[in-house]
Amino acid sequence: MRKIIVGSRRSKLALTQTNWVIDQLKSLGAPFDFEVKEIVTKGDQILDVTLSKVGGKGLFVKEIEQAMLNKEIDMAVHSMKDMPAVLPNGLTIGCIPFREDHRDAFISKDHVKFADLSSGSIVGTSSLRRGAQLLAKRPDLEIKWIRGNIDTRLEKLQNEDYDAIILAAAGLARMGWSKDVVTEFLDEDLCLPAVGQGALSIECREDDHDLLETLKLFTDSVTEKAVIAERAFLHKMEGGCQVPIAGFASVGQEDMVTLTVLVGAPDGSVLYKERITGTDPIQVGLEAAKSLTDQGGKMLIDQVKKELDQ
Ligand SMILES: NCc1[nH]cc(CCC(=O)O)c1CC(=O)O
Repeated sequence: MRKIIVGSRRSKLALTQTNWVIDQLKSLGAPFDFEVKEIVTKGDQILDVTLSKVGGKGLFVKEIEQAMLNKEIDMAVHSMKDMPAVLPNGLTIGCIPFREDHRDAFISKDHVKFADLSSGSIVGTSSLRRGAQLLAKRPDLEIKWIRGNIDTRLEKLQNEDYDAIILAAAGLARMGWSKDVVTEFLDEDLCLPAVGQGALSIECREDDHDLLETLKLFTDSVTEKAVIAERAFLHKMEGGCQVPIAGFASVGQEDMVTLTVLVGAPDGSVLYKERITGTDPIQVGLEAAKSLTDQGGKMLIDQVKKELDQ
């Protein structure tokens, strides 16, 4: 039996996701043995500055993709939201499984609701997207950078001067945290999620036909359609760098895709938003990008990128 080497970051979340996918593939009758190979990525090593300043989310996948191209590994499971819009030549997303909860979770000391936070309260997040949207609603709050894995962040909420933090609901769920730790799940009007949030991406070489055939069995076509719309938007809008950008699509009756998108200034002073519905997910994504560009969103993104580069 062929052995598939699965590359994974060393974080608890990455290993949990990877082992979960392997178990699912096995129970679907995948005709392979699997072995996990841990890989330390640059994104895991750099903990002291904001990711946006050192090159963005691509940092979590680059070494893993290189190992795949070198045939040191055959497959990898990523959080979809950590995937840049463009993949290297020779690699493909072979499978998008059923999406976990796509929402952001607000977790505060003593479970104070977001709307009830007192002026000047400190909210921990290292995401410009979350910061921009929260500040747009509550300019009186203070956003403070926070890094580390889920457990570390929850500890920091208790032990440091944060009044609240924001985490992806999907990460909490996958790590087995009860919904009780969450004060409230933020709806998309308050905090539109990152493109791909809650979804996984199983990446492999595009000529690995045997593996691709098995991965297809585990694809969720509704999630896939939504993520295609979101990533078409992401690709057209910015192509990889971390800026305040958000997008979430759902598939409704008669397979219609509804995509909501947003770009903003990091301080929340400007937010551009659009919602597009259509049948072709790529067209929906491109149309959403065009609308935000026409509103001035592309200019805003270029300006934010320039400021980050300085
Ligand atoms: N930003 C890092 C990251 N990348 C993926 C997840 C888990 C959630 C997901 O799979 O979308 C997280 C943690 C978080 O944002 O709280």
